[in-house]
Amino acid sequence: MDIVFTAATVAYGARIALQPLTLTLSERRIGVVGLNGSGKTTMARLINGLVKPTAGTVTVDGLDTVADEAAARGKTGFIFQNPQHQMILPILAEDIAFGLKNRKLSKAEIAGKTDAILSRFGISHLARRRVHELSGGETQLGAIASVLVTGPDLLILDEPTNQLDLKNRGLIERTIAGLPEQVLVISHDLALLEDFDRVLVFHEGRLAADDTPSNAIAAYRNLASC
Ligand SMILES: Nc1ncnc2c1ncn2[C@@H]1O[C@H](COP(=O)(O)OP(=O)(O)OP(=O)(O)O)[C@@H](O)[C@H]1O
Repeated sequence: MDIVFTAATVAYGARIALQPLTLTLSERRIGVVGLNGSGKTTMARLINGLVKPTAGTVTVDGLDTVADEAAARGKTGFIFQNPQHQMILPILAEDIAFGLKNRKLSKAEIAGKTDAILSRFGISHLARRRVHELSGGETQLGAIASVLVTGPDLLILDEPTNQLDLKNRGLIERTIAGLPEQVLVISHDLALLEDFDRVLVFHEGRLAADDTPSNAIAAYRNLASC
C-alpha cells in the first residue's frame, strides 16, 4: 500500500512538530528513528489520521486522511507506546472481539475470528486472562492481535520493544518479521530495524535521512553524537 505525504506539515500552536514532508512509502518493512521529540510519533499519527496535517495532505492507498477519514483509518492499525492503555475490555478475548463489533458479523463469526487470531500469535492460552495481568511481551502480542483482527493493511508500532526484556524483545522481533502485513515501526531498538527495507531518520521535525538500515542508522548515530 502506498502512503503518500505531500508537503504535510504539523504545527502545535507556534511550534512546528513536523516540517513540510513530501514522501512516498511503499515498502513492506519501514523503520523510523530519531532523537526524542524529533517528530516520529507525529509523522506516524498522520498516517492513521490521529493527527491532521496543518498544511499539505497525507493519503493511504489513495484515501485522504482528512477527506476520507474513516476509510483511511480502517487501512491502518496502531500499537501505541503503552499498549495496555489501548485495551478496553478486561479479558483478552473480549478485547479482541470488541474490535469486531459493528461489522455485521454473527456471534459465531466473531468468536471464530477471535480464536483464529489468538492461535495465529500462539496466545490461545491467554484468551481468558485479564489484560492488566499480562506480562509486557504478552501485552504486545495481545495488542497486535486486537489490532490485526480487523484486517488493516498496515500496522504501525510505536516503540514495541521498549520496556521488554531480551527474551521478549526477541519474541516481538520475530513476530514483526513474520507479519504478512506492511509494517512501520518507530524504534530506539536499532537491532530491530536491521533487516528492514527502508529506514527514515527524523531530526528536529525534518526528514534527515532516508536510506538502507545500515546507512540510516549510521546517519542517526552521527546526529545523536553532535
Ligand atoms: N499534542 C501536542 N501538543 C503540543 N506539542 C506536541 C504534541 N505532540 C507532540 N508535540 C511536540 O512535537 C514535537 C514532536 O513530538 P513527537 O512526539 O512527534 O516526537 P517523537 O520523535 O515521537 O519523540 P519520542 O521519541 O520522545 O516519542 C515535540 O517537540 C513535542 O513536544
